Amino acid sequence: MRVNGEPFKSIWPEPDRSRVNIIDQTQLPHVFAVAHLRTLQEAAHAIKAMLVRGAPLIGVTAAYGLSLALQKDASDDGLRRASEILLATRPTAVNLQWALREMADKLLVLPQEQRAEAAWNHAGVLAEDDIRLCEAMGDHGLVLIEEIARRKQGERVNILTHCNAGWLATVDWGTATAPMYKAQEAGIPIHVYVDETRPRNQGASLTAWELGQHGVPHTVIVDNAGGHLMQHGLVDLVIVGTDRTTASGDVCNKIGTYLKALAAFDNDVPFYVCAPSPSIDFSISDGLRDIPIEERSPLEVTHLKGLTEDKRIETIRITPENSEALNYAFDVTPARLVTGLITERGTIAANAEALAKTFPDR
Ligand SMILES: CSC[C@@H](O)[C@@H](O)C(=O)COP(=O)(O)O
Repeated sequence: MRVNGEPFKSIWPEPDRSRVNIIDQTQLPHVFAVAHLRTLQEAAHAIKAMLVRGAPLIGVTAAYGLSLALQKDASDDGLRRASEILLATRPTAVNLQWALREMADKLLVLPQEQRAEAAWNHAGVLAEDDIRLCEAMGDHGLVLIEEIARRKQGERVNILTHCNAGWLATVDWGTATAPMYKAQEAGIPIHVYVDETRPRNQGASLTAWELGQHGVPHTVIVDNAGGHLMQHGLVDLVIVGTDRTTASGDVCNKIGTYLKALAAFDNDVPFYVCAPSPSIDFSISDGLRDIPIEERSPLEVTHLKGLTEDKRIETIRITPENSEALNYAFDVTPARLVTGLITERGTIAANAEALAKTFPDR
């Protein structure tokens, strides 16, 4: 997608394989900075500290992190140790283990001296595949937006989204944002309500930034406003991403997604989830029971980071010194609240039958 009119991806390898380049998302929207990952440790840190985040991008960064590790030690043991370090960074997005398993399957059958080069190339394949999947979901999601636009006879289509499931969370296009960018390209008037997404504010700082870079009309709202907007007919559809969707269609995504789904259900607002196949965990079916929910530092709740009037980035405390804070990063939306899953193979019902039929190969 674009940054100040220039084409950018969220991650790109240096041609001489010395490093991987990323956009440091902890500094957006105030500073656009590129960071370099030269070692396994730097890649693991980038994922854990959320310089890169979003399920698909976590997977691709881990694949490159493994490639960097294999440049130093390409033994079976080296590969296993590097995978363990990367796997420990973030527990919820299944793309991380999916990407590492894909890499291991490709690499373990090769002689050690071929592994580093093959790993680098395969990480590139995963990155290119991610772009392809996102663009395909964009095309399928566009059909849904077109239908609403036809019904509204040219009036703008209002879409609500939560967190950042945009191109910054993938390699390009985004998952939930791909249909929005496609609609904009098709000349359909859209407007996006962007949930700020406390505590880390990925909506307010990342989704708003990237939509703004593409001239997509949008309004940032506080997390609690969505239900009110839906009650007043101001939201035509909700599109969100997912960190892990089960074989039965339960959707785990950024904390607060469940409440949006409840409000959408109560107000007959269609609630769609963009779920590329690497985000689907076919080994589990009960999202509430089986998906590990990341718990992050209470400091993300007690403190806020932002730009001061005199343009300094500062962190301030918003709670009393002695109040405890709890920070679950994700929640699970049961399949019954999901109108449909937009996958790279089409939009399907969120149930076991539709998922099995659409992905017989998984
Ligand atoms: C295309 S990304 C889908 C999800 O990964 C996204 O909605 C999300 O919850 C990201 O969470 P984050 O904690 O910022 O990694």
